[in-house]
Amino acid sequence: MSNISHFYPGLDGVVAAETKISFLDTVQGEIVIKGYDLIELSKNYSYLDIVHLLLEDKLPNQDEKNRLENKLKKNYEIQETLYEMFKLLPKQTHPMDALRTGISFHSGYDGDIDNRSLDVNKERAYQLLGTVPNIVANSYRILNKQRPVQPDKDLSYSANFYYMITGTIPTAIEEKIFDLSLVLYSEHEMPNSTFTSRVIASTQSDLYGALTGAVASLKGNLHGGANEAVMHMLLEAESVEKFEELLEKKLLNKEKIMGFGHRVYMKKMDPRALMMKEALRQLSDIKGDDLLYRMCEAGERLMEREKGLYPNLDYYAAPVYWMLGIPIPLYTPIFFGSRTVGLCAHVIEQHANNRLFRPRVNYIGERHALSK
Ligand SMILES: CC(=O)SCCNC(=O)CCNC(=O)[C@H](O)C(C)(C)COP(=O)(O)OP(=O)(O)OC[C@H]1O[C@@H](n2cnc3c(N)ncnc32)[C@H](O)[C@@H]1OP(=O)(O)O
Ligand SMILES: O=C([O-])CC(=O)C(=O)O
Repeated sequence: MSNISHFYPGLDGVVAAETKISFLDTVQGEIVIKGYDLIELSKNYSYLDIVHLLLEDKLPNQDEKNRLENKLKKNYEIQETLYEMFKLLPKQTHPMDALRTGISFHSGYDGDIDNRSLDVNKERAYQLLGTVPNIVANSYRILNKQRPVQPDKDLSYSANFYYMITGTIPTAIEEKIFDLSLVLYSEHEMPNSTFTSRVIASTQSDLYGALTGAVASLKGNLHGGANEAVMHMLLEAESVEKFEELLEKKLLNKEKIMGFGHRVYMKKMDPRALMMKEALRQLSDIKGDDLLYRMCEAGERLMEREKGLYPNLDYYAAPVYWMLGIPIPLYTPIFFGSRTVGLCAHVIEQHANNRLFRPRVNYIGERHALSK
């Protein structure tokens, strides 16, 4: 018995914070980011615009955007010792685990680690945004016995991220689609990883610790890890018919189908997925190969018919990344790279207006009297 009455498994429907950052408005069908709809933003603005919006509270003019890009570029390099540390990791380490270690590594280099002020936290956020593409790309390279690649400061932020991952400079359309994926992944209200980071920040722990926890959260396949799982499913199936068979079999076995369903958008398609679906169609046209598009559409129809479930962003981001030539183990690290800005905004907000997270439980275990 417990004297606590309200229990919502998975905290479903529970409001955990007051925020000025973002909100999933399911009534008006908008992903509100600092007052703007993310889908509308994604049609005309780039990832750096969203970074400026989330950290400086306004969409930048060209000067502000240039200054932001230069600031990030100053932080592109990482310490040699981090490369050395990646070399020490067992080769089977998942890139998300290497990334987690890489983020955590930063704290020791911060000479002002106990400072939680807005300005200092923002500088840390810019530093992390600068280094994250390098950590993502080079931890993976080193784990695969490749030489680290150096950032190319002549490229845009997104083009350099893509270049460091793939070793090739993207075409204009590849850059646009990769940048769009970063915009769509940048911020999404209170998913598990954001909640994790705010819970950690609420003890007055630092930004690096909060983001390290968020990487671990995002790795799980009920969250960010789903994009990699989707691609493995598509590759296993190889054709439209076999993909349908695979999904039927999984449903029969009561397995969850990766890339479908969402705590907030359970009864409709994630609007971000629709944007990635369109990007997949564009890439299919350019490359003259629409197999993945047809497979995904068939899966979408089957899941709607059989389960009344719809794709989330990970379902269509996975084949888009595949067609962009990105290695599968980097799909979730890229998601984190993009989400770094949203997470930083949340940790900054939590630090600025903090109350410790400390919920209660309904105790359903036994009670015993100790015999004297
Ligand atoms: C960008 C992102 O991180 S988006 C999320 C990415 N994650 C995935 O794609 C993983 C697959 N999806 C899921 O596991 C879920 O839909 C989640 C975790 C995203 C949301 O889960 P919850 O809100 O907790 O819903 P829950 O898991 O309780 O599902 C409710 C019902 O729908 C079913 N369901 C939900 N998603 C799926 C799915 N993907 N495949 C099959 N059935 C599903 C559940 O089995 C459950 O059915 P039941 O009531 O008969 O037991
Ligand atoms: O909102 C969620 O629960 C998961 C998600 O889609 C995201 O983090 O982008």
